[in-house]
Amino acid sequence: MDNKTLLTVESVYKEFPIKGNHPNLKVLKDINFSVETNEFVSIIGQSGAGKSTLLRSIAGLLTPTQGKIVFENKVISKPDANISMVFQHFALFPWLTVNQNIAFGLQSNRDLSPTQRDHRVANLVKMIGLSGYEQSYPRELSGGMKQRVGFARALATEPSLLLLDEPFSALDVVTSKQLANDLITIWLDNQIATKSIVMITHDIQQAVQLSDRIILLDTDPGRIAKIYQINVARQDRTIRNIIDIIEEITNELIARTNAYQKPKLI
Ligand SMILES: Nc1ncnc2c1ncn2[C@@H]1O[C@H](COP(=O)(O)OP(=O)(O)OP(=O)(O)O)[C@@H](O)[C@H]1O
Repeated sequence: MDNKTLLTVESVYKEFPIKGNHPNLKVLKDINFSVETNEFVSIIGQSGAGKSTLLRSIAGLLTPTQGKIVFENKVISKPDANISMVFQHFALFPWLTVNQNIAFGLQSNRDLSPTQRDHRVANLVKMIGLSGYEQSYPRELSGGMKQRVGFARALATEPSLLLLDEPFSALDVVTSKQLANDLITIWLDNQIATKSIVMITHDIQQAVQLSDRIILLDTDPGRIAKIYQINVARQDRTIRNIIDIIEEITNELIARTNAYQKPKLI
């Protein structure tokens, strides 16, 4: 496996201004980590820890107040064509069909002829399990199928980095598991160009089952508390085999959440 670094987050701080005469809201503090080629990294942490802010910064949708994010040896300053994002609530265009939604991001790609574009969309439809739904509209699809379109659309531009913002949390347990399995299979089989994946999730079991590493963020301001390397081979990650890791991470998260919520005495 090629272990070249694809992404580095270097001393990133993020503050948001608050209206009125208030100090800025400090959301991220001194975040440092890297993502290697062929790595799946999950980010967990309690609500408000700054996970989405971090992911949106990596996507080039937010600019760090301090520090920098380097992707494929370039500092991220705006959305990059080689980074795609999948959202929790699908974010599909309701007036476009499945095929049109998937093709949407390809319209500005002048290197692709219409035939090549149709071919790429058809391949994705097949790969992601949408065959037969090409001409359907989002309103005619189940949540799981809508998210399959979300994944196909994100993958259409052949991004080397895929960012997932709680992509399975709006789905039932079985659908979520099936979709996650399908994603991991096509990624590990190199059926897609995506080299690495960064996912935000609240589902610790799923994070342990899918990830190479899990970053636990502390809150107020969001900072890295711990990084867990998951050393069990992916094919062996039955619940029985990973229950101790799930328990360890869950307890750590609960302890940190309790500490954060304890009333301050002064
Ligand atoms: N554009 C913004 N302007 C001002 N404050 C913001 C902005 N975006 C996020 N915040 C604040 O930053 C903090 C972190 O938000 P963020 O959505 O990154 O957390 P999160 O860990 O993803 O939370 P959740 O798990 O609930 O989605 C919150 O207090 C939020 O209100």
